[in-house]
Amino acid sequence: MTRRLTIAAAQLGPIARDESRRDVVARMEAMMRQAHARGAQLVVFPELALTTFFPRWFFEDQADIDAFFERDMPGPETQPLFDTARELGIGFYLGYAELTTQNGHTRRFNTAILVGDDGRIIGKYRKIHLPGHDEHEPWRPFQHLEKRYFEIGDLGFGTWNAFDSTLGMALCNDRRWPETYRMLALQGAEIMMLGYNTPIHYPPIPAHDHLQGFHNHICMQAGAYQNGMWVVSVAKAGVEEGCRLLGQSSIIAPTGEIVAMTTTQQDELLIHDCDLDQTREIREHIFNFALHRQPQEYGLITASALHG
Ligand SMILES: C[C@@H](NC(N)=O)C(=O)O
Repeated sequence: MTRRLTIAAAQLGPIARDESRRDVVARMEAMMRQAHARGAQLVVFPELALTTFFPRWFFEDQADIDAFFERDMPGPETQPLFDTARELGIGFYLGYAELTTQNGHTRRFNTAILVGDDGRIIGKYRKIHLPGHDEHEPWRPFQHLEKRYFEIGDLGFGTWNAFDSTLGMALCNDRRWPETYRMLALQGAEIMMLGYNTPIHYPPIPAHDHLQGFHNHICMQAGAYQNGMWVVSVAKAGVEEGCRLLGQSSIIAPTGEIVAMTTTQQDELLIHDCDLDQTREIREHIFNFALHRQPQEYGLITASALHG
């Protein structure tokens, strides 16, 4: 019998700076209910799904930054997502800004969690490839200060056995790096879940603005095929606080084919019944790692010094 997982990509439209978490969570809860009614077992939400994409602004006051972070997960405003998961028996992936205290030090990460259909947290990933810059650059029409506001994730790339499958998590810029997919595939991932916030305008090289959609899909289609994995990628889309974010959330098969893609810049659900055994068509043949990979020749990939 083939193993299948019906998965929903829950794209969110823009979130205004003054929109409360309570309102955003209500939007998300409505999408979980629709996804469940359409047969989904697992719902994937975007990166930093609870607030506006705040790294676009330079804040001098740490309190202004910390207002976008969650100290508890679940917290009072996010508890309804967990209650709905348990009530419906549906899981979810959620991206959010995490503030935590470790050995007396405050740490901040761009985080994703996987929550089971019993409303319990199964796994956590902290974003490793942080894009942008760490100092205020006033020449830009808007900032991309992820390197200032977050630390590099310290949990590595992980996979989790859940929903009768092996699931991997990544966040936004991670999708542009082939190492992300390979690290997950080497740990058996059958599905990579990924949320993103991608501004269409790229201030350092505006000549590439019209290629945002192309670059989005070319990375993920290649990553899916070269690793024999499903990829579920979910945008926060549309014009948010004057900044246009890419939509085109998609579900990509292990063959690299896009099987579903959003057509709006609003809250929109994609649902696909993923055949998990389709991963074997790739991983037992053209990309059979045990048979064809030559890691003894790949040392430079993990060396931190750059050659050439
Ligand atoms: C620009 C960057 N955004 C992100 N949130 O990581 C990306 O799409 O690669």
